[in-house]
Amino acid sequence: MIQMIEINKTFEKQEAVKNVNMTINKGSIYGLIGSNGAGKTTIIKLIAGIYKQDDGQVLLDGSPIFENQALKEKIFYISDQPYFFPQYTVKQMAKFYKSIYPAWNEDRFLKLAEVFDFSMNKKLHSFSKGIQRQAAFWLALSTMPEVLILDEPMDGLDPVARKKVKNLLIQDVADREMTILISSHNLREIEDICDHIGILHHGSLLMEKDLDDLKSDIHKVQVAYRGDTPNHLENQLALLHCERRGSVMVCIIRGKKDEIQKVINLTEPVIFDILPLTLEEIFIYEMGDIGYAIKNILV
Ligand SMILES: Nc1ncnc2c1ncn2[C@@H]1O[C@H](COP(=O)(O)OP(=O)(O)OP(=O)(O)O)[C@@H](O)[C@H]1O
Repeated sequence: MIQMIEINKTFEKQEAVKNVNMTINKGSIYGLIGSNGAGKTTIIKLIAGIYKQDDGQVLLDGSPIFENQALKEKIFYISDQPYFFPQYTVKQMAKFYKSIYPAWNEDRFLKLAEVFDFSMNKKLHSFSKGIQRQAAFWLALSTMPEVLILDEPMDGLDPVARKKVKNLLIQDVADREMTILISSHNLREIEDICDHIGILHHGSLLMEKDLDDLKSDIHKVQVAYRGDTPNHLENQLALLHCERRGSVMVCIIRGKKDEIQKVINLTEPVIFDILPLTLEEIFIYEMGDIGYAIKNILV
């Protein structure tokens, strides 16, 4: 488990991270979302043990990460601009990582050569940005990290490569409880992979939520009646928002699906569907003012 406890980090006079408390459970995929300058990279570098916090604690399984070699060997960080030694091939980088990551798995490395369809003997700098990023995933997953930290991981990957990478990540989480921290500007890009989301704004964590809890508690409903809409609907349901589109009402309702279905079926609608909600819609309707602040920081 990763814990940040009352973390502050200031650069010169710039407060990059303000009193942040964050918990990332083992085996979880945690998405850290925020606009430019929100503090995502600073948090990531604190957890990777690259920066030292001004106050508070950054812990992995209860021990401080900064300057802790044994813990850092269990963590792999892919930055938004993956770094390789000049003139090195994938194979040469693999040899380097093998010497510093004790859990390096050569079989895994060779197996992944079948997934990543490019040569391990070509110089990395001769590859495109997207292939270099794929190479970073290939090397990272071969170190068998307990914690994988990814800064804007999907940047530059085409849809096929994205899918490939997402599948590999999910497999490692399922097979060996790898923990993943992903930062992104784009909620939509990572909502299908994360189980927890933290929203960061101007250095503060606005909220931290379990996605299943969020999704099971709010629903979008499309409903139409032969005559007028029954008045008592709003007394019996927690309506967060309702709008009329022609003869159809589209409503966002807080509550469990079964209960909502039961109440609406009793009113004998001519049309009644429960529609999928995007995470963005959930944030906006569920969180009121904060939701609108979040809407503005989501691209
Ligand atoms: N090394 C540094 N020196 C001075 N200020 C810094 C440094 N690193 C970050 N900052 C400042 O801290 C704040 C948070 O930056 P950070 O890079 O963590 O944000 P971010 O959410 O990752 O942004 P982006 O999405 O643009 O990458 C910004 O105001 C930034 O200017």
